[in-house]
Amino acid sequence: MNRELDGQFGEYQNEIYIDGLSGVLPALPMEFQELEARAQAALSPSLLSYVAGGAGDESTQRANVSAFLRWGLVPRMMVGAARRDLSVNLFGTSLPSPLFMAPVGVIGLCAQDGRGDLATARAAARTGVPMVASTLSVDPLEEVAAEFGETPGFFSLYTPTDRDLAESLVRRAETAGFKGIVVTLDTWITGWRPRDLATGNFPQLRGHCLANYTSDPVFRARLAKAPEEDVRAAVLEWARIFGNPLTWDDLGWLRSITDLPLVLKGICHPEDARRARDGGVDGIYCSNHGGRQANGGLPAVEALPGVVEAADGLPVLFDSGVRSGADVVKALALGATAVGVGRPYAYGLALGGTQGIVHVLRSLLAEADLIMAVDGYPALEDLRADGALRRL
Ligand SMILES: Cc1cc2nc3c(=O)[nH]c(=O)nc-3n(C[C@H](O)[C@H](O)[C@H](O)COP(=O)(O)O)c2cc1C
Ligand SMILES: CC(C)CC(=O)C(=O)O
Repeated sequence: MNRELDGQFGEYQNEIYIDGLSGVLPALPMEFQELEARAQAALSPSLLSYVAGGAGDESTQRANVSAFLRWGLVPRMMVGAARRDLSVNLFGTSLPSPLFMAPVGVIGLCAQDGRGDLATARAAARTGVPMVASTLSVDPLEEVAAEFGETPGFFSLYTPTDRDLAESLVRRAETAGFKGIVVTLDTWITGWRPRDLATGNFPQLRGHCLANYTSDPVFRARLAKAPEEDVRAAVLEWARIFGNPLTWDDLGWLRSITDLPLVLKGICHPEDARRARDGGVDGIYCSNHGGRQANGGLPAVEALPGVVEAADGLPVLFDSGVRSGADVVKALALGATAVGVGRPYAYGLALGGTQGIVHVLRSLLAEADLIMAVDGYPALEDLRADGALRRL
């Protein structure tokens, strides 16, 4: 028991130990490998392979995770780390921690009742950990946003080739109260995913996650028949317009369609970070899509320091391979402003609904908080001081 933890993220540890006194063991796994193993029983084989799988032989996906082992925090003693401050300010919004939930387009399907977008939004409300909601969702963005409570939410736009539709989605996100638009750049075309190809499984092609399109007046106007009458035609139209191979020439247009903070997701090259910055974005999101899009790439965490340097003070969001509180701390020490997780919360949802996600997020935050306590880094800026993190 740690009496000093009162009100801090590490307090989750106390709650678990106190339950242990009554003989109650945690109902949900305490670390990622076990979480993924248990989720195998909770998800259908095709959905599991969609979520767990990646591009090619998945070596980049694995390297995203193992690359964190090349970095180590150097402990400091007697610095007064009894209270930590993990809060961040992101685009003028104050957040209790730097953790966020990355957009996961099939998150709706990962819940036992098929309403996982809403369950995730409720977990955001309960933890203060923002959800970046995907354009692909079972429930429309307005209904997802209605569950956020006091926690800010962000909308991740897959930019369709129809600019009117893109603008309509952004307008709806603004009206629904989202606090920023994240444009995903690395998935205008789907990467080579052998697991999904082997099973012929691509959930979106069954129309499961297209609520934001089928509820949109611009999309509906493109169809000869309402999607409720002809789902197949709606899905084929979605597939036709889904991906827009944007170029830097389109950045001005993207910037012009919203006054909300604009973030570009999928940036790994410093020069791209510079161009994004020069083009007037508010944040840069360093990610390789969890290794789902292109195999053979640099682990995302290796790209992070160069992107942070080129961002030159702009907020840098990061994801890909974060599996533990230690990974969260290392990404922060490498300069990330906020750190995202993808698959871990999808598995938490599959195993325990909203409560399962809350468990995963609280575990990550508790571990991060306790590492900062034990290693003597009470504030996020301390982690960024020279000598805090060493390359092995
Ligand atoms: C099943 C699944 C669906 C995803 N859907 C989206 C999406 O709709 N939009 C997006 O920008 N990224 C999407 N991603 C990528 C995540 O936002 C994130 O970059 C990635 O999951 C991070 O890696 P991690 O899963 O290793 O934490 C998806 C990831 C997974 C696992
Ligand atoms: C390919 C997209 C439709 C969804 C996505 O981003 C993903 O599966 O990683």
